[in-house]
Amino acid sequence: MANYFNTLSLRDKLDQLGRCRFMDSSEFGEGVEALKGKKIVIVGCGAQGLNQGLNMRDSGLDVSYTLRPAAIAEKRQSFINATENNFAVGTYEEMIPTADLLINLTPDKQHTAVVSAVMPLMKKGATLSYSHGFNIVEEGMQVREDLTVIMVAPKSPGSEVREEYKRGFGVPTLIAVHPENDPEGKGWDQAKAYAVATGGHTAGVLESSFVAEVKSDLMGEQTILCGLLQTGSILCFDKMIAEGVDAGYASKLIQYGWETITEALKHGGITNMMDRLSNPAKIAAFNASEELKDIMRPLFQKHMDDIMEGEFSKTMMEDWANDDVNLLTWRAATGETNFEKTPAGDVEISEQEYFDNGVLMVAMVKAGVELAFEAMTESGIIDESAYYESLHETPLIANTIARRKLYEMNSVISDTAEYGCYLFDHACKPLIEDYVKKAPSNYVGRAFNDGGNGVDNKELIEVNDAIRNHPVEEIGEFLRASMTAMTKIV
Ligand SMILES: NC(=O)C1=CN([C@@H]2O[C@H](COP(=O)(O)OP(=O)(O)OC[C@H]3O[C@@H](n4cnc5c(N)ncnc54)[C@H](OP(=O)(O)O)[C@@H]3O)[C@@H](O)[C@H]2O)C=CC1
Ligand SMILES: CC[C@](O)(C(C)=O)C(=O)O
Ligand SMILES: [Mg+2]
Ligand SMILES: [Mg+2]
Repeated sequence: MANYFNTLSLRDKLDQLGRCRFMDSSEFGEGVEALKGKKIVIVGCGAQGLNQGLNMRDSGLDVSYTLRPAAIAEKRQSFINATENNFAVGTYEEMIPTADLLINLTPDKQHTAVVSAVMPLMKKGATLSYSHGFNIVEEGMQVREDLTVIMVAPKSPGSEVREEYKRGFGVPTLIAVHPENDPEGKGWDQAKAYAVATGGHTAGVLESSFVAEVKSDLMGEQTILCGLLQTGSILCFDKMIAEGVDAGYASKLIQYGWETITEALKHGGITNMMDRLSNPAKIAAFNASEELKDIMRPLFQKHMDDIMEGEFSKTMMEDWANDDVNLLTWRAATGETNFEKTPAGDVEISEQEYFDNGVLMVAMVKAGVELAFEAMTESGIIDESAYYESLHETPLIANTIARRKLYEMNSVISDTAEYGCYLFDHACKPLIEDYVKKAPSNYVGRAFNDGGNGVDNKELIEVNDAIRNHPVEEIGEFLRASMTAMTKIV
């Protein structure tokens, strides 16, 4: 199998990368109708499998699971997830032949084996769905001609897909139909109904392509969403300890700080996050973010180039073939970092204190969101998609760190995201370590305010102007206006 994207002509590459239309809420008037009464079988019951299935069932659809025999016989976590939630579970032979829609929610590494095993059992004219297009785009999986192939990709961890749904909201979702597999022309209606069933239509749905999803998803997760939050956690913690900040306080500031500061981002973009700082702190955070952007820009660009050229997927697949040696080594090393090993202290930190004592963290978030957005849009990814993969999803990932630190984040995200996160982290830490060490001690762990609150008017106006006029803020204002059901977490 060849990398599908690399087999396309330049014209087709640009066409598919540029596919991204923000859908109007009126386009979801049919609700879940296209899937009503259809037998939906999900392969795998992990992070996405369980949570998407729960939402779909609550939306009135007929959902059951199929697991590999060992998972059933050994009553593994996936079996427990499904049965404790009263879903029917069966083997491939028992469940797949009657499925109208088979949703593949196994790890990307397993997709070639899983799809090759399930395809012969699928009935003529059924639909196969993915939540990430790696197998189609990077591995070039060929699917039987009579089958429809769709993608419904929540731009969020599975846990938040469920939590947001329970709050009456949803997570932005990207839908696509594989152009090589839509023999009956039903793919879009089914993908739309599926997005309604998981709650995605309340947050925003992008009509897109497998190619655009894969290239943007890989970039977001490696850089700002997971990679930089990991690097920032480890370096900011070590800096605070070196500066004599209490370890329990430092641990708590980081564990819950990302969630608190990025919640401001979710509601009002970078502008609102920066507005939570005093004027002098805002100027300091702005300048730090500009310096960090200059240092990290080549790394963000390298990740984007490697993803576009298929270099990233090639190296990750080499690791798959090598028993995941890199992934497992990096995972173990993350567990040994001082931040990860130091429990959060029993200290009160007010919501405002997370901003006032986290200027460097705010600067990192701003730098990472803007750089990821810039690298994606410069490569032909459309602004809406780049916004979801940089700004919107950052708070959803930050929520996972608040639960059980980097362990939780790396457990909840896909193995593909976890691999990319470590790859970025290992390159980014040495790049910005010195900058973080030399940053003034009041940039993290201590109140920034040195007593005076004065700023130069002209400088403040210029800083505000630069923050507000970044393209991620312009598209963000438009997209957030349609997220009317968004609720407050922190
Ligand atoms: N994690 C996330 O939040 C997101 C994930 N995605 C995408 O969703 C898909 C699923 O990822 P994720 O939810 O993280 O996966 P998980 O690792 O959480 O879930 C894996 C599930 O697949 C089963 N499984 C593993 N290996 C096999 C195999 N060889 N054959 C059959 N079943 C297998 C596991 O069951 P058992 O081992 O017990 O058999 C488990 O139920 C991926 O394509 C990912 O990119 C998209 C957006 C976000
Ligand atoms: C951010 C990681 C992700 O892409 C996701 C949760 O959206 C994943 O693959 O897990
Ligand atoms: Mg994603
Ligand atoms: Mg992903």
